[in-house]
Amino acid sequence: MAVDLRLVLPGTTAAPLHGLAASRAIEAQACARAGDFTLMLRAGTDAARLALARWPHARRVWVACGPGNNGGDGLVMARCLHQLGRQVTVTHLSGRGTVPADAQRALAQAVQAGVTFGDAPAPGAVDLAVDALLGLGQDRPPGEAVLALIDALHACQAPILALDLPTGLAADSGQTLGEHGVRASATLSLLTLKPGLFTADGRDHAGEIWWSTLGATLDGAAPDALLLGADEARRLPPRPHAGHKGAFGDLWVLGGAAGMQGAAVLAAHAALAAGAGRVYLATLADTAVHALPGAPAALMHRDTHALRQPERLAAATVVAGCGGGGDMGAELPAPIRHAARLVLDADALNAVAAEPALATALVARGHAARPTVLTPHPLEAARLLDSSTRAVQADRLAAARALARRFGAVVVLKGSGSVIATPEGPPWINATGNARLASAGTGDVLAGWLGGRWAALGDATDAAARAAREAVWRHGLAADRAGPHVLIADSLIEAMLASTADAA
Ligand SMILES: NC(=O)C1=CN([C@@H]2O[C@H](COP(=O)(O)OP(=O)(O)OC[C@H]3O[C@@H](n4cnc5c(N)ncnc54)[C@H](O)[C@@H]3O)[C@@H](O)[C@H]2O)[C@@H](O)CC1
Ligand SMILES: Nc1ncnc2c1ncn2[C@@H]1O[C@H](COP(=O)(O)OP(=O)(O)O)[C@@H](O)[C@H]1O
Ligand SMILES: [K+]
Repeated sequence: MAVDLRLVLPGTTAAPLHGLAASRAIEAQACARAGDFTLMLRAGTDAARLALARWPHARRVWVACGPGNNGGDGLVMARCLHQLGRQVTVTHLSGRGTVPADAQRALAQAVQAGVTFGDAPAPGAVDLAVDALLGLGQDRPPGEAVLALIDALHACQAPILALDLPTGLAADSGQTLGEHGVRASATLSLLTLKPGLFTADGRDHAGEIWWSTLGATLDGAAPDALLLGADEARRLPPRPHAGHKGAFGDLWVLGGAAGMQGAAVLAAHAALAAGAGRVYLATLADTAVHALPGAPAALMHRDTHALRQPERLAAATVVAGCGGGGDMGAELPAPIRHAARLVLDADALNAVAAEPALATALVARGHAARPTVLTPHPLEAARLLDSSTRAVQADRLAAARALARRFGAVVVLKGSGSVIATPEGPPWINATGNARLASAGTGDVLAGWLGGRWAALGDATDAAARAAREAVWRHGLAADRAGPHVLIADSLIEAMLASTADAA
């Protein structure tokens, strides 16, 4: 039965993401509705359809099947392709326990249809390899036999299609479970889309991401996260025709210590490009701002004393931390207490992590319902959580949520599959962006752009989270549209600006 097969990544559509427990709940409900074996038949059939559509010239197909129902999906797929005249070989790994009933039925049907069973093929002997080893049932790092088949899949020198999850990848977190896992060309996620496909190691292991709901409805469980799509990210109000610079907010960039002024200039430039009405640069160094290379002409310079005045701060958006250095902490108490809108990045986050009084003030700010956005990369998040980068990366969704709750803030945990978390509700995972952004200064651009968008939105409902979603999404979009090499921070601002031409 043909059902609802769609490409998710690369793509621009928002989607609900369900982790292991929610996927199991939806699976139980869908199985009860559809009847035994029906879902597996749909899964295997859709996998075969995808293989034929995506690799129409693949004649020789190897399907590596594991001992559970993921293997069952592979067996149904193998039978379908065999019946359509493809030259199919299956390697079936029997596990420690008994093969589940659905997978046994799929095995019996494949045998009866005359599918060939055998060992892993020699390199170059197939046109398409299928990873149906393990899916949702992975509860430990791949064992020796599975690892040998993972190696054989990679050795095939053919595209690899993973069913449901690339073997070795955790559904909830996107962490690899052991030494290594399958690095697929494409993954067909079944029934639900799993968050782990989109963040941490997920993107490198999943490749293109396809999705079949297997004809089921997803009302069985609330989503654990949401994939950020274009519609949601672009949903910003148009600038009123009669708007003037005073209507789009005053923004202060606080940072730029000696030797690090470039970071503050980048953030200020990005804030102007994102639509802030007036941008001031309060540098921690003495250099006149117009002497700084690349500083936009519209930028205004103030010393940091101006940022200690509550009345100035009461209407201002402050982006603090870009190139702030070790003196950052001394400048933060007033903005934390009084700024209407506050973005903390880089050295401002490090100061909060290092100085308990600042952390206490930030928590109090959250209790007072003054909005804040924190934009840590994983190491900065680890410092704030008093944990390690490894622990943060092991569960990025949980780390972002923990910070959001602790500080009553919107948190952007940066990196592959940036996570945007708020104290309540499911976090978002960004679908755009790539390692072209992995170069110095791109984080300063993100913080500045986010602040600029937020300043222009002012006190609109949910403005902090909306600005964060738009900034993160557009930042990644610019990288997705860039050439094959690194995108340096200066060009990133221009690319983000250019991308607004085709969006509201
Ligand atoms: N039950 C159903 O109706 C459906 C099942 N589906 C498929 O079924 C999968 C889940 O099936 P299962 O729950 O049987 O789980 P899996 O097939 O993912 O794996 C379970 C089996 O693998 C073994 N195992 C787990 N971790 C291992 C490791 N690290 N090394 C070696 N062996 C390991 C377990 O002991 C068990 O035998 C989904 O991912 C999906 O592909 C979907 O087609 C939807 C419908
Ligand atoms: N591999 C990647 N995939 C997607 N985005 C990335 C990747 N590497 C870096 N980025 C993005 O680039 C930016 C880098 O920010 P950061 O680490 O703070 O650097 P800096 O402070 O030097 O500007 C973040 O927005 C991050 O999400
Ligand atoms: K798999």
